[in-house]
Amino acid sequence: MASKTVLSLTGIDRQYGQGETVLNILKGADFSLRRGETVALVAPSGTGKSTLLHVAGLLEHPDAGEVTIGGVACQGLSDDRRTAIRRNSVGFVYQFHHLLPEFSALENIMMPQLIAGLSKQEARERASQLLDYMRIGHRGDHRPAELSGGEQQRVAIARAVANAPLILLADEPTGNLDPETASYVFSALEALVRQSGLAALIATHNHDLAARMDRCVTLIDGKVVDYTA
Ligand SMILES: Nc1ncnc2c1ncn2[C@@H]1O[C@H](COP(=O)(O)OP(=O)(O)OP(=O)(O)O)[C@@H](O)[C@H]1O
Repeated sequence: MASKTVLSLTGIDRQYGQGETVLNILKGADFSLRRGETVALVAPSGTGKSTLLHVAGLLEHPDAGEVTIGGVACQGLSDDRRTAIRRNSVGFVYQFHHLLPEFSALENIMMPQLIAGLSKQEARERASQLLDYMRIGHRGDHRPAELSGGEQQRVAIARAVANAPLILLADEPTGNLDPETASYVFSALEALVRQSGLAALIATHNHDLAARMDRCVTLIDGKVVDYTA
């Protein structure tokens, strides 16, 4: 595994609310992810997993600290620049697929590539390859509502990596699936991540799935703590 750091969070504070109702969720959190590394984020509900992923993926500003993606320090950058870094370097997968209901599976995967400026043909080829890789090549013309939960999530994963990001951030990607489907979808995610050399930070409540990652981290008192066995 190469040791190049693709994501680093340093001294991250994040709070919600004001005055007496303030919630300090992240308190000087530090974390880094190397190229090709897979890390599970396992922590009790409400401790800040989604918050950490949102800050890491430039969806939220921290109240203090620095986020560096692909060597670029992101604090103080314009919103346009942050959006560009997020589009080019970060793929997101959520618990619910958030696919566009009026488009087919193939079109959903093509969408981020078209936004990034690829031609329709290039986008279609890459989307087809990803669908085949996820073993749902035969479902490309179907809309999300016509797919099973596991198939929908596999499309969402393919869409997240369609632009070949540096980092994949996944927030309980299999949390909405039955255990057997969850394991199958997680395997597909794992294979795709490892094959493409992506770095991935995956929040999950499933300890068995977490144990398959290179490292496990948790959140304790607003800080990221490594607990890899
Ligand atoms: N926009 C917000 N405004 C106010 N409070 C928020 C906001 N977002 C999150 N919180 C609070 O911050 C805390 C951490 O939330 P977060 O969603 O990061 O936790 P989590 O570990 O991902 O939880 P879960 O496992 O249940 O998804 C929670 O108490 C939540 O209610």
